[in-house]
Amino acid sequence: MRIRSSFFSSIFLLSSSSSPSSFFSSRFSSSLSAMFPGANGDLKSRVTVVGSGNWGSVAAKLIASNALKLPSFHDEVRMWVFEEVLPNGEKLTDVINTTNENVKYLPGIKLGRNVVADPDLENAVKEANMLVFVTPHQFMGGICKMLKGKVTGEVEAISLVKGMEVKKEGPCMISSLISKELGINCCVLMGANIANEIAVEKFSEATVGYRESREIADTWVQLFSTPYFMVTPVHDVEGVELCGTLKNVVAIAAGFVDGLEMGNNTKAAIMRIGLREMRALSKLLFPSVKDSTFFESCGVADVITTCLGGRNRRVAEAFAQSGGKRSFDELEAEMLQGQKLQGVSTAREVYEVLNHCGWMEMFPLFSTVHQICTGRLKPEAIVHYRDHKA
Ligand SMILES: NC(=O)c1ccc[n+]([C@@H]2O[C@H](COP(=O)([O-])OP(=O)(O)OC[C@H]3O[C@@H](n4cnc5c(N)ncnc54)[C@H](O)[C@@H]3O)[C@@H](O)[C@H]2O)c1
Ligand SMILES: O=P(O)(O)OC[C@H](O)CO
Repeated sequence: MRIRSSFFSSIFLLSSSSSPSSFFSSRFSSSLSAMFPGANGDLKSRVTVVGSGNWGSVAAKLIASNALKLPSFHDEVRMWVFEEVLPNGEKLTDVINTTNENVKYLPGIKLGRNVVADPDLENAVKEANMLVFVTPHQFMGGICKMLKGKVTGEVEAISLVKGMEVKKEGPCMISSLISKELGINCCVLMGANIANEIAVEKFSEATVGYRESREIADTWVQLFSTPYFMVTPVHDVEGVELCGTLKNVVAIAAGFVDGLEMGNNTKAAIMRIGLREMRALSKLLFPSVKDSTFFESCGVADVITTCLGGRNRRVAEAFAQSGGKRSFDELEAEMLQGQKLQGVSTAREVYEVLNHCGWMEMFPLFSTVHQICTGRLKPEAIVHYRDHKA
């Protein structure tokens, strides 16, 4: 395997752009409260979670536990549910509101009695001044269209969505899509966060990326943080979001390696090369992206967890085991029961960007992943990308 070096000669700095100590002091400061009161002069913030899949449900659980404890938030947390009818004929929303469990996407976990499922998107957001977006990225364009003109007043948003859109003008990160379509500021939260592990309260970290206001970032940190979920703010929204987005392509590559039983050294090489391509592409797209961001939970930690235990990895492993004969769509439907992969469509979106910008040769791993997913190359090509032209 030949490794290109043109972009990658600089050495990572060992510094972090944010300090856990500032997180701790702000998290436990009794004077800190949500700084953007709700509509009609309401001094307490109201939170709506837009999305109710595997991670969406865990996010609602985290937020709901904090909303009950923090005086600056209303107790009720609304969760928009893309309505579906379960095999027994019941509506998912009704079941969530009756059992307090998302029986389809997070079975066996109580969300908190203050979580109210709502199938009506407009109604779900209408009173909220803090919106948490957490759906598969392919649905965000449609959701923003439905919400356009419906979100008014001083509203802040955060995106937990790992993905991007590619438009004629180039790539559009989901936080930018939200900001542009809805006219609101949008932070991001990304990290090494396999939802099922956080659901059972195993310790993990996450990174909040913010653009301007550290105060607003601190409010999001406060809303998500628990003793088992430690959140650090970083002043680099694009870097954080691109880490969360691009690591899904690396996870697909790791799955191919597992499916072909290539071993741990090969997988480690894929993770290293993937991280390097993540950093290089992020900096080409947004020169302001900081090296230190790649050492936060959203960077190297998410690459590791997603390549060890994520859904993208698992389905890509099955794809490689089938010799590329079974399609990702078929495997996703069979293995994930309604949950959605992000890595295959992100690989295509990245490929479009590389093609458009003439950068293909600089990103052999990213371009090879897409070509394997589409059947143009065999899974084995994941370690032979010197042999073909992108
Ligand atoms: N699951 C995880 O461990 C995890 C962890 C961190 C980040 N994320 C990211 O969070 C985001 C959301 O993932 P998730 O795991 O919550 O979802 P998921 O894959 O578990 O579930 C799919 C969701 O999409 C909804 N849906 C289906 N069709 C739809 C449509 N037409 N319009 C709108 N919604 C539709 C379903 O109702 C369901 O809520 C993704 O970007 C993912 O990468 C996931
Ligand atoms: O299960 P995946 O592959 O969608 O990854 C889940 C999370 O993004 C890991 O942080």
